[in-house]
Amino acid sequence: MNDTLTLIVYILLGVLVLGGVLFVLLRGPKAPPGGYETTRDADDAPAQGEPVTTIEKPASAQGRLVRLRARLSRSNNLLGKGLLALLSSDKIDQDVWDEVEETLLLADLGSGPSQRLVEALQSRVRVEGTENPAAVKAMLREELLRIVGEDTDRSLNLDGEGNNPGVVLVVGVNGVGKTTTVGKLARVMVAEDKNLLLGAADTFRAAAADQLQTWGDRVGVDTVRSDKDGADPASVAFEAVKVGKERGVDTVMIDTAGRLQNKAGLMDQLGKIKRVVEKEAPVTEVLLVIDATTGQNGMIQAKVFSEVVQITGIVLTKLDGSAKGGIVVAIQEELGVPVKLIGLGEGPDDLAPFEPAAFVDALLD
Ligand SMILES: Nc1nc2c(ncn2[C@@H]2O[C@H](COP(=O)(O)OP(=O)(O)OP(=O)(O)O)[C@@H](O)[C@H]2O)c(=O)[nH]1
Repeated sequence: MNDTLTLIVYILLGVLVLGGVLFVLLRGPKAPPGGYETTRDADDAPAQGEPVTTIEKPASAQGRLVRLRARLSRSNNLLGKGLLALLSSDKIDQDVWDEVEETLLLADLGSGPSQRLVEALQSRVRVEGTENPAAVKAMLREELLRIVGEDTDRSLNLDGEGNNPGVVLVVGVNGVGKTTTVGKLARVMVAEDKNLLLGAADTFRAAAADQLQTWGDRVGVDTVRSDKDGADPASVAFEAVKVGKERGVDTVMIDTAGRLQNKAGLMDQLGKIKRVVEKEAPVTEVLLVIDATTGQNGMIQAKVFSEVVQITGIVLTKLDGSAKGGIVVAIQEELGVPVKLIGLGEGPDDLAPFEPAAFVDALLD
């Protein structure tokens, strides 16, 4: 009897152990070899544009423009109003011109552009006179537009050539709004029926990849990230471009870390990311994100980045806050790169292409 019981116990134990082994074998390894995770497998991923309940749709372009005007004029129209008042004075003497220049400097326009604008206005006032306020406004609008760069090419290079996806690197110091910008831009691109993939190359901060992935999930875009904290950012970026290429996406957008102690560290990391990624596909756009509220200080930091990688466009964030509009001109002048996008808030629709005419109108309205 005892022997039979022992036999039954052994059989049961055997079944349990065998079941456990089978379960582990069938489930497979937790993470793919190589230590990278993509938030959804290619086969499971809904085609982009396919409705997924949690995916949000962006506001219309028209809606974004209305918002731009409202937000910009809140913080910036003092510049325009101040200039108009000065230029409409009965007598425009040297004191008035000095005040005009001071107003421009206070609006963060930078000394070179301020001086050029004053010179241009001086000569036009001499020729055209200033009695008519509407004429003054038109003159000021024209000169501001000229200085902002009305005809500058501000298009984003988001598409690759042949089998290569477009590769966008998003760089800048910490806290300027890089991840938020990637999320907002991804949303706009999805709405335009683009296929894209995000790469979480900010491996310094554990929460950074989560934050990017949350943005990705919101718009139905996958994120390639490492399953290890502190992984090599260049290899995550490389993996993202490789997966993007395999999937045939239009664009791979890579979020990078901003918390770097010194220029040498920054150079090492960003230089390596670019070099390594370009083994798979050329980088088509390097967007430098700058917080508009940091004024001159932000500009000095931005300059370091521009010395390390070739920046192709600037995203000026937080223009909805206390930022002065003139910073757009100063940054372009200093870095020789156009502002392509502006951030106007923390919400998913608070990103707009930089349009000089709309911008200058918002300053003067
Ligand atoms: N008001 C305002 N806030 C913004 C804007 N863009 C981003 N932010 C906020 O700025 C903060 C930092 O944004 P992140 O996107 O995390 O910045 P980051 O550059 O990725 O930061 P790190 O990952 O630390 O390098 C967040 O609270 C954002 O919501 C903007 O255009 N306007």
